[in-house]
Amino acid sequence: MTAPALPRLPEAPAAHTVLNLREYETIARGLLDPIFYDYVAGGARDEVTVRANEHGFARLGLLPRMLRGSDTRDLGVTLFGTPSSLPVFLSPTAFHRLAHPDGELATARAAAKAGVIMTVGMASTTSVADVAAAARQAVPDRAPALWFQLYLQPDMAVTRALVRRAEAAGCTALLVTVDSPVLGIHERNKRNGFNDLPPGVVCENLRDLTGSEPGHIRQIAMSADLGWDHLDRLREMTSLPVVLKGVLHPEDGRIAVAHGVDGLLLSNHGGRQLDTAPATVDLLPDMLAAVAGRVPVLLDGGVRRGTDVVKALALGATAVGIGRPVVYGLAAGGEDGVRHVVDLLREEIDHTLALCGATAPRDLTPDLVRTVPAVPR
Ligand SMILES: Cc1cc2nc3c(=O)[nH]c(=O)nc-3n(C[C@H](O)[C@H](O)[C@H](O)COP(=O)(O)O)c2cc1C
Ligand SMILES: CCCCC(=O)C(=O)O
Repeated sequence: MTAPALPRLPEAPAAHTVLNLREYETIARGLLDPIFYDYVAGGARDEVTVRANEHGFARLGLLPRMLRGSDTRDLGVTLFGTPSSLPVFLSPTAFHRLAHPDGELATARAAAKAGVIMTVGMASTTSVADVAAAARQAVPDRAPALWFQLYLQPDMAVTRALVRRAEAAGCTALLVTVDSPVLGIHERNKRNGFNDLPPGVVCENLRDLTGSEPGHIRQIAMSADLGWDHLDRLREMTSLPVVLKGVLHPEDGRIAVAHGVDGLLLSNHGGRQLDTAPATVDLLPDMLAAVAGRVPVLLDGGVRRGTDVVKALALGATAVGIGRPVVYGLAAGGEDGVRHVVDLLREEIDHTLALCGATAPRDLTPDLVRTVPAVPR
């Protein structure tokens, strides 16, 4: 199986010609090696859940309020102690150097300048230390707003070593992905024979981890043996806030809270793990009821418009994450592309709040959201 070549340096489109996040997908599709595009766009099996996430938002309408008498808006939120200029963060996505030669460094600079939190993937192709240095350099007067995404490793010494790297880099929370006891099967990748990273692109956080030969890159272990006891052990090894990513069943939400997690990220991994898992926005009300306000609930999956963000916040999410749009922005224009993706969302959220008669995320309430028949696109 031959690994595909590294992406060529894309020509950045003039930012003003790109009007929305979906257009970034079209542009990225034209620039990326089709094998990488399929890796990013694709999902598990029939990709039912990939489609369901966006469709979930399409089946919700916003019912605005009028004559609220305020002309100032504040989009900022604080998430587990980290301020963000928007109720939107960058969900972890692996292998940014497949999208652009600058990889995670470009993403980090864009996020830092936009004042939003970037989640550095355990499978990032730049080390978390280098990502943090890029963020610091981009905005020297502010501590970098970075979270670290962790797959719990059954060898807890390896997990500990990864946590220490994230702490040393200045990450302010751990997003622990629990939806991957085994890796999802992506038929696009199988068809394309995509099962290896191109030469020179590696998971840098897994380099020289514990007692290995210099330069050795560990494989990320997905383990169906993991249980809540592993989470307890993680809890004991760090004082960083722990956010569980990928719990979907409300009962798991309750158990997670009982085990002392600081928050939940309601996520079906963008439809890349269990196909036919429901859309995350459809699961949000039940999860919020289960958690009963004890910890913040974040959500990702299918967020493509400011109206999607506002719907999720109105239903009760504290913030939402974006995955693929970041990678598409990166592919299309490196740092500028990611920055533009965030700025497009910022403008859309601000405009939607104004039209809804809201001044801040806290003004949004569930009565603003109605279930409607989905209108075909
Ligand atoms: C290319 C790609 C790589 C991803 N890699 C990871 C990962 O390494 N760890 C993880 O927890 N989630 C990963 N995700 C899932 C995202 O964090 C997120 O849950 C999902 O992309 C959100 O859906 P969206 O793409 O519709 O915004 C990945 C998603 C994509 C598209
Ligand atoms: C070990 C890499 C996992 C990447 C991933 O989570 C995804 O492509 O969805």
